Amino acid sequence: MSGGKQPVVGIIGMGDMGRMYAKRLKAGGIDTIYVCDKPESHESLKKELEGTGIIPLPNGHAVSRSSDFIIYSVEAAALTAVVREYGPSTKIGAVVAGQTSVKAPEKEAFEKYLPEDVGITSVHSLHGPTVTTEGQPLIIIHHRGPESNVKMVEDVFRSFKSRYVHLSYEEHDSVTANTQAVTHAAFLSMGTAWKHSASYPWETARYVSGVEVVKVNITLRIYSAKWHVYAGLALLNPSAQTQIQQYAKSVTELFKLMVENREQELSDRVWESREKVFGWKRNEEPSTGSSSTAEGQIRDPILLSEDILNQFSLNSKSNSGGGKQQSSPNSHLSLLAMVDCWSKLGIRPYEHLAVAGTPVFMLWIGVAEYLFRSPTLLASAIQAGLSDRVHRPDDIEFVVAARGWSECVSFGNFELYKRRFEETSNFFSPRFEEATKLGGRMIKAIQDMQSGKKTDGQPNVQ
Ligand SMILES: NC(=O)C1=CN([C@@H]2O[C@H](COP(=O)(O)OP(=O)(O)OC[C@H]3O[C@@H](n4cnc5c(N)ncnc54)[C@H](OP(=O)(O)O)[C@@H]3O)[C@@H](O)[C@H]2O)C=CC1
Ligand SMILES: O=C(O)C(=O)Cc1ccc(O)cc1
Repeated sequence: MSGGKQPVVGIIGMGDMGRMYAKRLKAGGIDTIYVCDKPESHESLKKELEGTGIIPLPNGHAVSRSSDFIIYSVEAAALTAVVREYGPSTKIGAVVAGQTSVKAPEKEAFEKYLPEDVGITSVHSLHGPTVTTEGQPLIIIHHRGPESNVKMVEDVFRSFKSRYVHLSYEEHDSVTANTQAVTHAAFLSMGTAWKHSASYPWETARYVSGVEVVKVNITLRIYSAKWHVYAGLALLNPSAQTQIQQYAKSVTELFKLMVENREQELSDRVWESREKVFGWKRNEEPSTGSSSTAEGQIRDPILLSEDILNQFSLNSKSNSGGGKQQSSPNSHLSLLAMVDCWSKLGIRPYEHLAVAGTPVFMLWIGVAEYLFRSPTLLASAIQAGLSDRVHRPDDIEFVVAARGWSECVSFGNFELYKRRFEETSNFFSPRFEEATKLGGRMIKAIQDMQSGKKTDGQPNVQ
């Protein structure tokens, strides 16, 4: 760190993100890092961290009393109780942050339980623990205390080489509802639909190439992670309900137009959403450069390449065979509904991506763009929605799943969310190891493709 005395960093909660932060900050030159997990984990943490230079303390009181910059990295649903317990022990003049993915409860807990002589400058790394921090957005929320605290926080994280994004607490929750919560709803629904179809998508010829590869890999990536991360950001974010409900509504309404064979209405609705979100006139073949919508939204296209995607199929036959398989026309209901939902809510996905996009969100816009860019592909999806009988059973399962997730989120019940999540994640678990590696490589290849680098196919993960 440049100049001055280094702050002592404290981390409360040594789960996946807390561990990643402690190790990276240590490697990045922070001298003193105190950490703790639950008191009952102290002994095992001591053993695990032997020789790392990271110092485990018995509990959050000890970390709070001795650190200048304290990061709470616990489950969103547990945060209030944890801050209530340890917050009053915070050292005078310290700065407190939370890694929590949803900030409304964090703001309330910090304001309520932290002493007044403590600053609040929070953070949120917009990526999971196995993705590189480099180039990824790191949101910084300066809520209370001197401006100089922001510089201190920026200096602490300098070695991450992340891209700092300064937002307020409220802006954070609004952006992440638009980017993360509704995107997860789409992938969670795909997983639930496949589970109820009792079919592993990579075992059917319908899901082994092109954009289908992204759908399968990201769905497995999400279901292989911890349920509480997704539950927290969907159930506790006051903005997320509207988005998730609109997504389920878009799915249902488009599907009804398909089964009622209301071709004109379906086409008009899809093409209108295309124009509103992407700015392309009906049947227009867009150029591949940046462009803007009527509302002035600047778009840097993602331009996914089918050839790259085909390398990451979970279906071993399509991998060894060089990739390409002919897939039957698909209504792509999940994608038509996503663009319809963005259009109905006035969401500007490219702007959100530029500010605070996660790798998952980037891929999701990428596949939507891929389908909507080509008038031929889009017209064929609309036709498939009206007449194809091969994918219709999957579409029915998808409608039920999207409505189910939306209802579950509206109930605000963590136990129900956990049950739904685990039922599907158990179904997919045999393929998690392979899918996580493959998904990591796919994200890296696409990020490299975007930044114009030549990919070596190695994962951008540790
Ligand atoms: N995973 C991800 O992709 C990302 C997660 N986040 C956010 O980061 C936070 C942490 O997530 P993640 O690391 O993945 O989750 P984990 O479940 O891996 O880690 C949370 C840790 O906090 C511990 N904990 C709970 N209560 C206490 C306590 N009283 N004192 C000390 N430690 C406690 C938990 O212990 P125990 O397991 O025993 O309950 C656990 O080890 C969450 O708020 C999440 O939303 C943000 C960005 C990305
Ligand atoms: O990219 C995504 O949406 C993920 O699923 C990973 C993730 C999960 C929680 C966060 O707070 C940030 C990133």
